[in-house]
Amino acid sequence: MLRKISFVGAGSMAESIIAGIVKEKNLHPDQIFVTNKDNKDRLERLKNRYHVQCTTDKEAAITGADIVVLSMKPHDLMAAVEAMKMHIKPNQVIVSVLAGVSIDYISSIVGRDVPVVRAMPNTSASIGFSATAIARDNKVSDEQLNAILSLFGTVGTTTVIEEKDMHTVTGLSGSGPAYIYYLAEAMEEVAVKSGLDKEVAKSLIMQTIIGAGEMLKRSGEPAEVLRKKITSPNGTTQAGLKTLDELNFQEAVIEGVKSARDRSIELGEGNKR
Ligand SMILES: NC(=O)C1=CN([C@@H]2O[C@H](COP(=O)(O)OP(=O)(O)OC[C@H]3O[C@@H](n4cnc5c(N)ncnc54)[C@H](O)[C@@H]3O)[C@@H](O)[C@H]2O)C=CC1
Ligand SMILES: O=C(O)[C@@H]1CCC=N1
Repeated sequence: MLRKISFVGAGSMAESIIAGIVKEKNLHPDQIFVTNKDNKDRLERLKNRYHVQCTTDKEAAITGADIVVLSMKPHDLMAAVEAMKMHIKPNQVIVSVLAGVSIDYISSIVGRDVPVVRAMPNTSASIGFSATAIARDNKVSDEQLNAILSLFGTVGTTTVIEEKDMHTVTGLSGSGPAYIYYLAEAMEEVAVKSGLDKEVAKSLIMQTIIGAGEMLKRSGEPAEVLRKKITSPNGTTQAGLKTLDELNFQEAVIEGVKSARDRSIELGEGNKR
């Protein structure tokens, strides 16, 4: 049973998770503590929006928390940990959502025998639709892992993976929503340029993306089969896909995911012993 959870870092990702937890009423807002570097306005906004406990006092934020979520950018990790590590106790578990940074590195800079979990959610957590991958070190008990799975379970699906796969997952589902939004932006641009009302275009694109996602989920059929069902011989879809092929659409997506994965590796290299 979780009594208190603390977020160190109060940006987009922390807000997405907080919004999801508060919306699902998994924890009372009084049980959620948030701190950041020094931006009091940002903390004030989060307090007004979600009624969570916001403080710049790291000790107050962390003391008594069952779970401490590290949610700052990788380059701010060291400074953040330096300012809080004296308040960390071995019965607490650290959950890092940082791209690239290894469990070993976090353990080494915290410098205490604290269990560490790495999680890679995405911003869809804010509406309960994150795809969160989770890896743990051997200091994390089953009870602690279950509490973390249950916490992230309130903001979407959870999948336990090996830490070695975290970079790939980061490029895939951590950054993934951005690729879909980029596609939506391009579809909207062509629709509006073709004379369609912007709101009509947005609504059609949105439902098309939701429908395709639900088909992938519910039909049990692979993406390739679903694509082929839309593609009538000599029809419109075939013409569209042909142009996408000529412009190397699939290769662009593949290389994009690989670049995100490689950037995750680089971020880890910059935060390595
Ligand atoms: N935005 C996303 O879609 C996702 C982000 N992540 C990871 O989440 C982390 C945060 O990303 P965003 O929320 O997008 O960044 P952001 O820039 O929106 O927020 C970063 C937060 O960290 C705080 N911070 C900076 N230095 C600090 C310090 N010394 N002590 C305490 N807090 C400090 C800032 O005040 C800010 O509140 C990153 O490590 C990123 O890799 C993971 C999955 C998805
Ligand atoms: O862009 C980033 O570095 C973070 C990690 C995954 C999604 N956003």
